[in-house]
Amino acid sequence: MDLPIVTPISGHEQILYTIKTKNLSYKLSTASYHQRTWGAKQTAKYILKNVNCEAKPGEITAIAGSSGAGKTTLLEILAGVIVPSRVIGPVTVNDHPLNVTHFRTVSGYVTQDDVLFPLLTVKETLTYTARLRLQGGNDVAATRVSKLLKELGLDHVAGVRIGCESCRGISGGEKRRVSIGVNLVHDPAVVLIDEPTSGLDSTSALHVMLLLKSMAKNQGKTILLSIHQPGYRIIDLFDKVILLSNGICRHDGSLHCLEDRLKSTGHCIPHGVNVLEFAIDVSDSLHVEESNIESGESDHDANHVSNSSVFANAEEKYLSYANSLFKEVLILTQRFFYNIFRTKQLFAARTVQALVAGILLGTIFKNAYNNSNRANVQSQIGFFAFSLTFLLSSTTEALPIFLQERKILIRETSRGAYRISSYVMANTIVFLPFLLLVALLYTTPVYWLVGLRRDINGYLYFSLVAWMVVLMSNSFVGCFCALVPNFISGMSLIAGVMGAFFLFSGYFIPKEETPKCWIFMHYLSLFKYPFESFLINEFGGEKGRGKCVEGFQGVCLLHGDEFLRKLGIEESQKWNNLTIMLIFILGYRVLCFLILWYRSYRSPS
Ligand SMILES: Nc1ncnc2c1ncn2[C@@H]1O[C@H](COP(=O)(O)OP(=O)(O)OP(=O)(O)O)[C@@H](O)[C@H]1O
Repeated sequence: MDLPIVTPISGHEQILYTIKTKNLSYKLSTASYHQRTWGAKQTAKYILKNVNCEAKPGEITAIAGSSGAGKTTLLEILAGVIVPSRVIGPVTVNDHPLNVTHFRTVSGYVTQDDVLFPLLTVKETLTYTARLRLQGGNDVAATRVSKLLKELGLDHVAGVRIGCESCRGISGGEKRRVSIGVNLVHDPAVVLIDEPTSGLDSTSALHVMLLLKSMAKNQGKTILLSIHQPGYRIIDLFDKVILLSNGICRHDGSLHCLEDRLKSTGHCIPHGVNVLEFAIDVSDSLHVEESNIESGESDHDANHVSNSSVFANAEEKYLSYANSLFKEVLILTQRFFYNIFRTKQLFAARTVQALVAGILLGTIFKNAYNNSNRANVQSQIGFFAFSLTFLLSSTTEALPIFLQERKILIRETSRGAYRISSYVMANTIVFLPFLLLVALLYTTPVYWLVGLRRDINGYLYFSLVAWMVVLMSNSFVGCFCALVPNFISGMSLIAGVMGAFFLFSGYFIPKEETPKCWIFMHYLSLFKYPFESFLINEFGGEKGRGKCVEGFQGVCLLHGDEFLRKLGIEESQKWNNLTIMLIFILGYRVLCFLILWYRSYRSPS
């Protein structure tokens, strides 16, 4: 078979990597894979047991086995997704213990599910990745992308959006190839792919496999892939097969050797079934070799020694990113902007919802201000409280989008594509104007319709507080989103904490009556500070002071300043509250950064 010509992009000398495991085991406690049952004894289940294997540069090593055999788990360990501290037995790279952080940057790992931005086109997806991962600016990125599009046979869909369940885009097979492309952009020396041919027709599957073979042969890349239904033409391209069955390695060697072993154990390979398919079916009957590392190792020994020294040098180098922080922020801001702008449900829903809510609430609370001098305070306070509920809870709509993006973010940052701080900054830059627009769409009609203080400063302050509120809420949701495992737990947690914030804000239970053990919630409440700010804006200052307030807790005809004093609110807090809100916004963003940092570098699985 003719292999496509693949040349290295950067022209630099590729470092060659040999990956080995020795008696590698990985176990999970029953509690991790079964639902916890009261009284049930907790035991451990081995997902992988004493696996010895080796993947060499210039070769395609296939991990084969039936469903559930442990292929993905082995790949995740080798890719540094499952960190070595959770594994028994060493994983070495060029005879050195696996340095996860470094190894993730020199390898590409394509997972079984294609996690891509649905609203970007194929070309945009590859271009943003290339701009983030390659040095040399847009021209280098564009050249790399057009080459990859050609090599992966994606030229004809370059301008088509990836798509998702609700928005039709490219086919499943094309998505698979885009996922492979995304992980090949930076020309990694080691490529690990979970089921590269799943979803592909036989021609496309062969095309992708030929490309991988060519990369191994011409560039000395180490290629490891998992497969469970290999075709005839594809298995010919494998240099080596690791056969797994129930987490045990039954074979690590060439296909030829595997065929000999099958025959020597009395198996007869049926006509029309290839040797690997058959071996997967009968893998349980193959005895485990003492050492499943194939002979011929000595041929590579010299290679290993020289590779080891090159690797050691590479390890010493400080981990560097392709772009400066500023450039990363620029690229990520652009990508994030397109994603938000094209997410019609989010963009349109947020803006229309804010405007409609502003107009409706404005008409509903129109009587909150009876006449020029008397405020129906119960009604006004109700309006402020409701406004805050609306503004704070409306940001949870972004939760599924955040969660989807988190997967991509962790994949990219854990493999050294860019800094997490750049992502947090880019996210903030896009949300600042977008949420300002949302806040203004709400406050402009509602402020004047309800008849709050009729002066421009009052309106501007009210809008500023509303903007801070949506920013706080956005940062809060982003932070929880970084933390929670899924949408349902995210929603429940956010709803629960928001409820507690509302309860202890001072609106339902005065601060003095709040139980001591809950007083911290009063100060942490996202409602408390904007709520007080709204009240100060309305009843404080020269204009508020002259205002009569009636109908609050049975007290009639208080002046604005007396009223605030009665509630224990200092007018001087007007700007301090804004500072506190700013601290909340920054605090949640820093917390979000730390959680994402932990997830990306310490525990990407
Ligand atoms: N985090 C986990 N929690 C529960 N079970 C797990 C976990 N990780 C792996 N397993 C179990 O370990 C076994 C091996 O899983 P793995 O995904 O590695 O198999 P696989 O060979 O890749 O299967 P497939 O070809 O179907 O993808 C399975 O029985 C799986 O249910």
